[in-house]
Amino acid sequence: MMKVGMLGCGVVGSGVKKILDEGKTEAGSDLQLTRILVKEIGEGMDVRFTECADDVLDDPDIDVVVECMGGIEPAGSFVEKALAGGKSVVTSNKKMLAEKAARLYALASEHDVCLLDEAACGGGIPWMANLKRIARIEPVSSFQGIFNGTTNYILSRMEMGGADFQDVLKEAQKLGYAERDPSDDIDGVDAANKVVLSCMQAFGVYMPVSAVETFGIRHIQACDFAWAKSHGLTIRLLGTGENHNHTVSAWVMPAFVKADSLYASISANDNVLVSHSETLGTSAFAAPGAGSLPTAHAVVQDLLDLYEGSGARAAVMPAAVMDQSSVKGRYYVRTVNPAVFDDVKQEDAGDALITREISLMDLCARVQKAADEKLFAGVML
Ligand SMILES: NC(=O)C1=CN([C@@H]2O[C@H](COP(=O)(O)OP(=O)(O)OC[C@H]3O[C@@H](n4cnc5c(N)ncnc54)[C@H](OP(=O)(O)O)[C@@H]3O)[C@@H](O)[C@H]2O)C=CC1
Ligand SMILES: N[C@@H](CC=O)C(=O)O
Repeated sequence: MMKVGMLGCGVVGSGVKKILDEGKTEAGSDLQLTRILVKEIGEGMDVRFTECADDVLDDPDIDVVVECMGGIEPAGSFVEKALAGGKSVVTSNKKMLAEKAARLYALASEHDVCLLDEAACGGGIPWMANLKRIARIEPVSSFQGIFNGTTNYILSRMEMGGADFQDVLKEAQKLGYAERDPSDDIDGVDAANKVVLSCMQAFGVYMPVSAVETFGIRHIQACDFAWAKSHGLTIRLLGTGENHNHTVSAWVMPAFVKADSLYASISANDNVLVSHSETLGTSAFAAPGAGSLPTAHAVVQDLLDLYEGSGARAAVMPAAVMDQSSVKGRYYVRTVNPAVFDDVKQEDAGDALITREISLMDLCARVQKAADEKLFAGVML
């Protein structure tokens, strides 16, 4: 029997509680959820619920702590306390982990416990587990994919025509896909946090999220989809990490992809994550990337790995050496200041323009110069 304490019981936490309480397999029924931290005890909550974090963190009978509160603090301090107290931690909180990974992995290593994060990246996709499996045989050279369910829901609804951005975002929030502050979703920050976690697992290095060049979909408009459709394309928000001889590049950006491509086939809250390595080649993993039960499934997978003794020990992570200079592309840019792109413009694209191949760094410099807060940019794949 493994006793589990949980911090937070919202969208993800309630899914974890349901799966653990139902215990549908022999191994699953050996996991017992014994304490649950909530802000306020409400009607219908059983004796396991508490408003005091230390009831979970200081309980000597609890073996593992699940953190699904969200936010950097107090979640980060609670995780530190659990690890320092000799308890392994399973978290779905990519924002906290991307911010505090260096400290938390060091602490886990010092106390010989595990810190697992399958649910934090790609919701229900067994992505971290598979990156780990690939990386134990050979280096992962790069990865790319759709890392965010909320924006994928918005984009795949907008591509059908007629859907209003704000209305569809509200639907995604109601369905439990969005972050508490959905700016993290639509500005690409949530995907960037997941790129940071993927770089840790794939390349064994850590970078702050600010090192990931990030463009979101906040200013996307129906005209961008109309132009894409008329050219046999659609739009998806992609995250990428590449490892070139121990230097890393990483970015998040809307991408114009062929309407019959793998990325275009991924709709609603589904995500797809693709890795490249020498002997396995290209492998793709798809599943719901957001939502209560798929994400909870990933949390429980981590718990079972711990129970079966196959959870990875935490490792201290060296800092990544970043080099974004090799990232190049043809970029779609819609801005009220197109003159900034005159010398690199290749063609008009409806209300926008497409550049010839330029570096991502050049794009970023020009975007800054354009000083257009409603500028929308994407890469042509
Ligand atoms: N939703 C999803 O599809 C996915 C979410 N995640 C991540 O999982 C984490 C949780 O997300 P989600 O479940 O959607 O968020 P929710 O807001 O639905 O759940 C978080 C819960 O934690 C509670 N909480 C927050 N702070 C405290 C505190 N100090 N003490 C006690 N309880 C607290 C909240 O209470 P209250 O509401 O009262 O503030 C809420 O019930 C986030 O890090 C998110 O990024 C990861 C993958 C998918
Ligand atoms: N807000 C996130 C939730 C899962 O990580 C998303 O939409 O992907």
